[in-house]
Order: sequence, then C-alpha cells, then structure tokens
Amino acid sequence: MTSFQPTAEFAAELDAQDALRDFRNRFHIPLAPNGQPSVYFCGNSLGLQPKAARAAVEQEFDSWEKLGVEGHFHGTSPWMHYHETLSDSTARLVGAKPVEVVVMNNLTTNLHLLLVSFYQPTATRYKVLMEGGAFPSDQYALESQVKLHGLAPDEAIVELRPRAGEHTLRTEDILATIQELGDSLATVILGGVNYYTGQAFDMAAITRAGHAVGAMVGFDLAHAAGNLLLELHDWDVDFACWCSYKYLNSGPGGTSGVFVHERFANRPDLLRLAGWWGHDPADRFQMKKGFRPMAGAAGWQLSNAQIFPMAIHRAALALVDEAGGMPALRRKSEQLTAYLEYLVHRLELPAEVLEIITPAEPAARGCQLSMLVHQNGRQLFDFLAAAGVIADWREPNVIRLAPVPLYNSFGDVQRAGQVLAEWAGKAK
Ligand SMILES: Cc1ncc(COP(=O)(O)O)c(C=O)c1O
Ligand SMILES: Nc1ccccc1C(=O)C[C@H](N)C(=O)O
Repeated sequence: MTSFQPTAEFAAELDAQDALRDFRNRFHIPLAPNGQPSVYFCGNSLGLQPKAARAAVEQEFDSWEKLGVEGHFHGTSPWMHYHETLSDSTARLVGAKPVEVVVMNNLTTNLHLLLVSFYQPTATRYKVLMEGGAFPSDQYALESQVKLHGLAPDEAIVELRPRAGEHTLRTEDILATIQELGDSLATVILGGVNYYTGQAFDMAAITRAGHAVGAMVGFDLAHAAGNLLLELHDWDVDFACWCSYKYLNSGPGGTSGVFVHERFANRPDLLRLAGWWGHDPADRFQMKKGFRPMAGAAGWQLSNAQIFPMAIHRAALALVDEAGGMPALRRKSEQLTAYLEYLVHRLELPAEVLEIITPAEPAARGCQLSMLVHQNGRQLFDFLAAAGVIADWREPNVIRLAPVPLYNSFGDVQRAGQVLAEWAGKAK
C-alpha cells in the first residue's frame, strides 16, 4: 500500500490485477459533460443502476400482465413468498442468520418500527444515546419517539460529540459515555458509518458496553450495508436497519433491510406495531382476530411485499454474491480508498484549505472520504462536476467522495486525483 503512484499507467496496472474489474460493465455509468463515462463517486447517496434491474422488473410486469392476481401463486417467482427469496443473501450481507433479517418498507419507517420495540423507557431508564449530527431523519425519528413516550427530547436524548478540535468520535469516549449513563440508558442507536464524516464505529465494542449497562443497542446501517464487513449476529447487536439505494444499488426509494437478533425471534410478548404480513402465515388468511407474530425479524412486517423494488433489490444483491460477497468487495474497497487518500495527501494542501476528516485507519471507515473544504468548497464541488467527477456536497462545507468497489476502478480514482490536482494548481 506504500508504493502507490499517481499515474494513469499505475492505475491501469491495479485495474488489470483487479478480480472485480468486470463488474463495472454490469452497471449503467452516467456520462460526464464530455460524453465519456463519469467518475461516479456518489454511491454513498444513490448507487448506480445494475443492468439486470430492468429485466428483473419486467419479469414481474409480465407476471402481472399475464396472471393478474394469480401472480401471487404462479409465475417465475410467486409474490406470496417473494420477500423470502431475499433472506439468504441479506443474511450473508450483514452477518446474520436468515431468521434474523427481513426486507420491507423504507429506512426511516423501519427505524420507527424497531424503536417501538427496542426503546421502551421506564421512569429511571429512559435515555437514548446517538451521534450528535446524525442524519436528520434519524434525529427526527428519535425526537418523535421520545415525545411519544411523553418525554422531553432534551432530557432523554444524549448526543455524542467529538472532543474540541477533533472531527470524529473516539471509541473510548463512546464507551465511557455509555458507562456513565449506566442504568439510565435505555437504548443506544448509532450509525454504522456516520454519513457526514465517514467514520465507522466499533459496533462490537459499543454493543458489549451497552449490554453491560443493560441497554438495547441498535445501528442505522444506511452507510454501512454493502460497504463494511458486518457480523451483526456475532457482535450481538439487538437491532439494525439500512436502506438499499446506496451501496446496494437498488434504486431511488428502494426497499430497506431489518435485523433483529435471534434472541428475540420467539418473543411474541415484545411490544411492536403489528400488521397481517407479520402474522403467522399458517392462518394469515383465516382472517381471525388476535395477532400472533412470525418468528424472527419477519414478525415485524406490516404489509404484503413491495414486489417491484424487491425485484431490483434481488438483482442487485445477486451481484454482490456473484462478486464474492462483502469480503471480496471490502478488500478492493480498502485499496481504492487508500489510493484516493494518497492522491489527496499528495496535494499537500494546508489544513486551513482542505482536510480529510474521515479516520485514516481502515477499520474506522468505509469507502467514503469526507473532505472538509474551508475555502471555496462549493467552487471545488462545481469544478469536480464540470470535469465529470460526481461527488456530493453536504452543508456546511464537506465534499464526500465514495469510490465503490463494484463499479469504480483505480482509473476512476486516478482521474479524480488528477482533477483535484488541477484545482489545487489553480487555487495557488
Ligand atoms: C443515516 C441515514 N438515515 C436515514 C436516511 C433516510 O432514509 P429513508 O429516506 O430511506 O427513510 C438516510 C439517507 O437518506 C441516511 O443516510
Ligand atoms: N435518498 C436521497 C434522496 C435525495 C437526496 C439524497 C438522498 C440520500 O440518500 C442522502 C443520503 N442519505 C446522505 O447520506 O446524504
């Protein structure tokens, strides 16, 4: 990793050695203003379209066209059991048992459903710990959940903040806060990777610390699923949810994944919001009174499956499996991001101009690098876009670059580095 070079030849050599290089051809890559494929570093917001997605959806259009309601029972993949076809690949993705996962709804909806079960404050144990500056939807979800219990957000929600002069959280500080909160702490809910800084949290250590004080521990894995190696079962995480439209390339507004640890698999007493699709399938259609949840995460389902988003998701997850799953993706990802980091450091820009705030250790980040740009950040963002580098801008002054192992190449990273160097030359 120490012998990176900034040249196109060197990048081409890395691409030639890359076992995943052909997966790029399985995606539609948007074009840059010059008509060439762009350098798409925005998979942390919306992953690219797998070429297989359209046919997957068309297959369900065909079933609907030809079979109507009978599509629930006939056709290539009957809708009645469609969601079950996602369980194995989803379980592999997050390091879970199939009974621990289900695909349904959207992310914020699932966060609410899980908090109903896993944030049940009492008079003494009512605090919930989250990252300060978490993605706004998570903040709003938490605030409203707290209010639902008649509590004041300011009193119940504890936000973790970096130390003065630092941009990211120290694991030791997270663990110390959990310990300090002790038996006042009901629930810990953090991102697996923070959307703004790109910091990945030590989920195993945080879960252990939370459990040691008797709290529930869950994670919003929007920026972690398809990005990090996850071992949710072995880490003993209580609950988690994620979206599928970022690193899982399942399309805008795509369906969402849920994890509930096996120890809650047979806990019908655990409070939840219920719907018929979470009811025991043996008599779901008997139309009887009295909810009896299915075992596992499936028991949190409300509604019958969203076939069209799931069809895309299934095609997209198949690509992850075909590529060798997360271990293969993560190996390449670490190299891609390290190469990008090397190219940014080569610019030798003073921290007052531009600094990478994402942690340097691979274990503390996913693929994304967040650059804090203190001067003319918007201008740099526009400069990148004009040169065909699609990044994103997050207020007040961060540019996020996310090279994704399934469809980005080392050549992409080298080109982005080149554009940054041009900008830095101009900026002098
Ligand atoms: C951490 C996090 N939480 C929640 C959301 C919102 O998800 P959704 O719109 O699917 O509910 C996003 C991204 O949009 C996110 O990054
Ligand atoms: N779904 C979207 C729709 C429109 C605009 C952005 C999003 C995002 O996903 C933002 C992303 N969660 C982020 O980390 O900024």
